[in-house]
Amino acid sequence: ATVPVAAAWFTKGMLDELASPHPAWSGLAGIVGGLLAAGLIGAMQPQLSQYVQEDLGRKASLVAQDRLYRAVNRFQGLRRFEDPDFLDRLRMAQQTGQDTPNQIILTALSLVRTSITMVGFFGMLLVVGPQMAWIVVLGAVPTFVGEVRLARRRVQTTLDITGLERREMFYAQLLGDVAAAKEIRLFNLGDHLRQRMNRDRRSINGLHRRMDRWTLLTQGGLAVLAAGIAAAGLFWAVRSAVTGTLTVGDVSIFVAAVATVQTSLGTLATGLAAGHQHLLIFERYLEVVGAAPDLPLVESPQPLPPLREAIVLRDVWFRYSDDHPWILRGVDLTIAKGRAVALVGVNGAGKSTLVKLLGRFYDPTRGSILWDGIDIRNVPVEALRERLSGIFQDFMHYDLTVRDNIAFGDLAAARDEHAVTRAAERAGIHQTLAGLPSGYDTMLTRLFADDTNHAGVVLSGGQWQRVALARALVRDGRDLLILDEPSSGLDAEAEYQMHHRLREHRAGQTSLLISHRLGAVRDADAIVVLDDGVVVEQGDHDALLAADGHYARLFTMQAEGYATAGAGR
Ligand SMILES: Nc1ncnc2c1ncn2[C@@H]1O[C@H](COP(=O)(O)OP(=O)(O)OP(=O)(O)O)[C@@H](O)[C@H]1O
Repeated sequence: ATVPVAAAWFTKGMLDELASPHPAWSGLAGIVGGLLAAGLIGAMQPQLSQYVQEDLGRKASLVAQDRLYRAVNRFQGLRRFEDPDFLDRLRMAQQTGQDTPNQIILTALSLVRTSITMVGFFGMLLVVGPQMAWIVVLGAVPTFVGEVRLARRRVQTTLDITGLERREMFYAQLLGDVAAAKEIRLFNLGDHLRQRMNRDRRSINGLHRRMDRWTLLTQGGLAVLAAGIAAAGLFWAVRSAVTGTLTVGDVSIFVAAVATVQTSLGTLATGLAAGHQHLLIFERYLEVVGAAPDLPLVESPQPLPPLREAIVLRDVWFRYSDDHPWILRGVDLTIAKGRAVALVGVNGAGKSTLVKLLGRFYDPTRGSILWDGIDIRNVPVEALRERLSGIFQDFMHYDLTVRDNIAFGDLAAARDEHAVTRAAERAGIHQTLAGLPSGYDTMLTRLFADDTNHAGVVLSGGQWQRVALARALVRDGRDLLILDEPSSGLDAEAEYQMHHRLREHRAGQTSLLISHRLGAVRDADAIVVLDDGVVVEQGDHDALLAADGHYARLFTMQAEGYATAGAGR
C-alpha cells in the first residue's frame, strides 16, 4: 500500500532535482535507487498477494462448507427440506459459503491497502493544495452514497434470482439425469423442459440487466463528477505553476495525488459497498448455520430404555401444515413388544405418514406417541432412531458400492465384513451381489467408476429393494423394525420367499409391516386397517375376515383377482 505513495514522492523529488539549476548526481542516484526498489516491490506484490489470497480462500471455503453441512445435518425433521423459502436460503448459503468468506477477507484487505495509499496521497495533497484536497474528499461523498445504494440493490437482485436459479438448476439436472432420460424421451419432453429452463434464465438475465443499468447510470454519473473535479484541480495547478506558486514536481505530485485519492476514494466506496453487500448475503449463510432446531427440544430429555411393553399412538392427529388437510384423524394404535403388526389401507390412507411420525420426522399435530409410556418428544431424537430400523417406501439408491449401500444401515456393525454379507443373505440377494464384477465393491451406478476403473452395474427394481432390505437388516437387534412396502417390486416367488425370511427374522421382533399385498400380512399378529386417517378395523386375519368389513372386502377382491387370473390362464 505504501509503494505507490513512495514512488510518487520519489518522482516529485526527481523532477524537482532535474528542474533545479544544478542537479546533483549523488542526490539523483539515491532517488532513482528508491524508485527502482519501489518498482520491484510493486511488481512482485500482486503475484504474492494472489497466492496467499487463493490459499486463504480455499481454507475459508472449506470451513464454511463444513459448518453449513454440520448445521444441515442437525435438522432432524423433514419440514425444513419441504420449505421453498428455506431451500432458497440453503442454496444461497451454499453459494456464499463457497465464495463470500474469501470475498469478505479480500475486501477487508483491499480496504486497508487502499486506505493506507489514500492517506499517504491525501497528506501530499494537503501539503501541495489543501483546498483541493478537501474538494476531492467532498466529491467522494456522492460516490459513497451511490455505491452503498447499488450494493443494497445488488443484494435484493441476488435474493430475487435465487428461487429462479434453483428451478433452472432443477430443469438442467433433469435434462442430464439418467433416471429421467427414459420418460423425457418417451414423452418427448426434452424441448419443452429446455424451453422452461431458458425461460427462467431469461428472467434471471432480465433482473441482472436491470441491475447493470442501475450500475451504469450511478457509476457513469459519479465518473463525470470525478472528472469535473480533476479537471478543475488541473486548471488550478497549472495556473499556480505559471504564477510560480507551485514547482514542476508539485504539479506532478498534485496530478498523481488527485488521481490516486479519487481512485482510492472510489475503490474505498466500492469496497465498503461490496463488503456491505457480502455481509448482507453472508447473513443468509449465518441464518442457516444458526437456525434453531426444527424439532422442538425439551429442557431435560429423558433417556430411552429398550422397549419393554409397547409403543402406543394415542389420539394422534396430523397434517403437514395448517394449509394441508388432516392426514391422520385421531389414530389410536398399540404396537406391543415382540408382536408383528401389519398396517393396510388404500392409497393415501396415511400409512407412510404414520411411519414418519414413529421415526419422529414430524411431530403429531395433536395427541402423542408413547414408548413404554414415555412421550417420544421427551427423548433425544438420536436415541429414538438408534432403536429403530426399517425400509422406507421411497428408499434411497446410493450411487456408491454394494458394500456402502448395505453398510449405511449401521456403519459401526458393518465394520465386520460378515455383517454385510449376512444381511444380504437374509435379504436373499447375497448370491447376486457376490457374482457382480467386483463383488461387494461393485458400484451400483453408471455415474461413477470404482477405484479400479470398472464400470458400475444397474440393479433391477426388485434387486434394489432387496439391497434396501439388507440395509435395514444389517441394523440388527433394534427395538422396532419398520417395513414400508418391502416387497412391492418383487415377483410372486421372490415375494413369497422374502416374506418367509422376514417372518423368521421378525419372529419375536417388534415390527410394523405395510403392504398392499394382503397375502403378505395375513399371518401378522395384528392387522390394522387405516382408512382416510382413521383406524377402522383391527384384529388378526381370521377375526377380520369374520367381521366382513373393509379388510374382508379388500382381501376377497385380491383373492378373486388371483383366482380369475388363474382361471383365465
Ligand atoms: N410431505 C408431504 N407434504 C404434504 N402432503 C403429504 C406429504 N406426504 C404425504 N402427503 C399426503 O398425505 C396423504 C397420505 O400419504 P401417505 O404417503 O401417508 O399415504 P399411504 O397410505 O402411505 O399411501 P400409499 O399406499 O399410496 O403409499 C396423501 O394425501 C399425500 O398427498
